[in-house]
Amino acid sequence: MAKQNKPVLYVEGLSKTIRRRTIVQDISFEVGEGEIFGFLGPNGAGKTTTIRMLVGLIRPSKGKVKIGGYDLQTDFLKAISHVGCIVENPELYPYLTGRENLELFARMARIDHARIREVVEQVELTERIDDPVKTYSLGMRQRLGIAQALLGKPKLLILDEPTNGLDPAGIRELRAFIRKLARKDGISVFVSSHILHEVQLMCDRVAIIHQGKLVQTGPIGELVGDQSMVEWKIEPADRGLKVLQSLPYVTRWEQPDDGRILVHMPAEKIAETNRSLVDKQILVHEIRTHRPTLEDIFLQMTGGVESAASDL
Ligand SMILES: Nc1ncnc2c1ncn2[C@@H]1O[C@H](COP(=O)(O)OP(=O)(O)OP(=O)(O)O)[C@@H](O)[C@H]1O
Repeated sequence: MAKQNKPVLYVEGLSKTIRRRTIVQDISFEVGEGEIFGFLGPNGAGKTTTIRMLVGLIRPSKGKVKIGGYDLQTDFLKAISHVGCIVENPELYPYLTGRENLELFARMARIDHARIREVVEQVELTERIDDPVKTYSLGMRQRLGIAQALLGKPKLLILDEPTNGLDPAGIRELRAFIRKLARKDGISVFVSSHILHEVQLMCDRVAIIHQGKLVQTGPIGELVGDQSMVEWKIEPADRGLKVLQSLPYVTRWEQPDDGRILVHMPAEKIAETNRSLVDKQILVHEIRTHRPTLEDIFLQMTGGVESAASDL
């Protein structure tokens, strides 16, 4: 379980105004030890700008950032020594091997070369580390970038949309790898994303950012809820609908004219619901589950205010 008592990253009232335009406004949150914290928001919400402030690439207009207990403004070197970060894409030399890239970086950052073997094992690149980076898949490059970020033994890893451009297998692999880093090695991970499902599968807690402001922060299950929209094709539909309506966990339903019944219910109750229908001699032809999207969540949180979802 993530420990909440000692924040590795502490952010208070962070704001950024560029040419009189407020891009990030009064953002506060904490990331605990070994916690995977998702920073979720649509394109243009202010995620990269926030991350750039967290690692001192740009100066906040207002607010405070503490990393490992050190203030980023007043104790920059101590604070930044606790962070490994990849903003946008990892910077790698394609014609050098993975190992040569790490050696170069270790030399520049004055890190003992003995550490290279450890991080290569950590990111599971041992077998390919002596091949040129240009022969690596995007997922492997991403892992090499993470290896580079891990060289200085950071307490906190910051990743900006790390799954961008990866195929589904690469995304799964990276997700498992990030979880392992947090669970096994106790590293806190701050990861930005615009994909709700991805954050749901990977993160312990999440902050949702929209138009530069935090909409909500909390455990992902609490924010998203466990309600899915499940589509049933059943026969006879009217009697089937009565059975569905009688179930205590069915909160809402719709019956469009095309033979489907749309039910808001927890996805884990599908098997139980199916049995209830079959027990009452209802034929079940098809069941489909629709996961809520980030847009649905914004609509839910803002009570359907259109502007909240207009630019998703
Ligand atoms: N230096 C800058 N000058 C002016 N506007 C900027 C600057 N940097 C970012 N912005 C604007 O601030 C908004 C937030 O940008 P940011 O890159 O932080 O969003 P994001 O959530 O990371 O989105 P994406 O996923 O598309 O990168 C955007 O509208 C962007 O155009």
